[in-house]
Amino acid sequence: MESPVLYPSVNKSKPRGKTGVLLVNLGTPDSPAVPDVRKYLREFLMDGRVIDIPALPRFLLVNGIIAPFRAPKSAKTYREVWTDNGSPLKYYGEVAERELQQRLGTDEYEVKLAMRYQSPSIPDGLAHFQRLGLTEIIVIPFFPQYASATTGSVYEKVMDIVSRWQIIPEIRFVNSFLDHPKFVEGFAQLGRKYMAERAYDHYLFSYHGLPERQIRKGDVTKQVCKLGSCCDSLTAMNQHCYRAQCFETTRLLVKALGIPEGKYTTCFQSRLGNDPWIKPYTEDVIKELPKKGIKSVLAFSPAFVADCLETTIEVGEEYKEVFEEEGGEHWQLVESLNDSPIWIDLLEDLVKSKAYR
Ligand SMILES: C=CC1=C(C)c2cc3[nH]c(cc4nc(cc5[nH]c(cc1n2)c(C)c5CCC(=O)O)C(CCC(=O)O)=C4C)c(C)c3C=C
Ligand SMILES: [Fe+2]
Ligand SMILES: [Fe+2]
Repeated sequence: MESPVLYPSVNKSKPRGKTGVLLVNLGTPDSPAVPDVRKYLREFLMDGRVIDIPALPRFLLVNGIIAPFRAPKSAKTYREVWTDNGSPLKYYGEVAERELQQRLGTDEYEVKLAMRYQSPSIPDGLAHFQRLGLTEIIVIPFFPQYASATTGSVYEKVMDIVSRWQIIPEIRFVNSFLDHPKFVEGFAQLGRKYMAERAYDHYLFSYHGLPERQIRKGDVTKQVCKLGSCCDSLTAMNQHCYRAQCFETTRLLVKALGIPEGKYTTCFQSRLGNDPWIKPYTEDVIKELPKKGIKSVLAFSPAFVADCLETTIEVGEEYKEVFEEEGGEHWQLVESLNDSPIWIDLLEDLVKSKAYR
């Protein structure tokens, strides 16, 4: 006689509600006016995962030095990057929100854009989800490579809010997606467009930098990270090392684009303060290129999925100037994924497949 199944492993009769998809980028000021830029910098840099020093010195540094002195300079740069659609970082986030919602439909999914700093805020996005009584929330930070200062900070903020809810739904966090075939192909497609137009002497892969201290803190074994050749491969032991993930991103892109060994460099931009940041520094690398006879450069910025101050202005304009001052002749920035269909394909895949978490 067959024994009755007392506890079926799948309870198919339990109704399922919608899944909320929270798309989170870093944030941007509400306007390029100095007070809004100061407000943004204050919130951003007071995050203990970004300036990882004790709260009191951080407060004094941010409110007494960085925000007052940096805000007017940053505001000037924000005015340059601002378009009729506002900040490109936010605009492309809004496009992604709209397009992804259209792809997923409204029966099963609710898509919301949030910014880690400023608006639209993570608390507002999550409060909207809470009112809908969702079954699951999927959080997709817009950072291809994990860093405590970015992805980690988004996780902390989401967990802090949700931990106070009476009902906590299932939550899935995407951790990184640098090795997703659509991420690699997305940047490769953009690069090929420029490579078809002319030959380049060299290819630069410039990533946002990070203080070396933050990389060391991430090495829980205290034995793996030497901030050097340890980043030549991505293994289970250094999978969360931001520097190692950036080198891996370059390797994947170089392979997809067929760039020969010796014709490319991985480097790190946007230093803040006097502490050592991860090397090599982009500016140092660029200054050496013309001395080696390199006259033309195609520059990728694959730590960002949307164009922003760091890509359009820093890589596209400021580094171009440095290169030309040193004798370089042709500098071309490869724009970010922005509103390309393959970026929306990638987001759809991150929602539907559990392989990337
Ligand atoms: C790859 C993603 C990013 C990492 C890692 C990151 C770390 C990091 N950033 C700062 C300081 C600043 N970053 C600024 C702008 C900025 N940073 C990122 C992404 C990462 N930051 C983006 C997408 C942007 C652009 C936002 C936009 O609106 O366009 C700025 C503000 C601009 C300026 O004043 O220059 C600062 C400051 C630190 C200290 C840090 C790691 C510890
Ligand atoms: Fe930054
Ligand atoms: Fe490393």
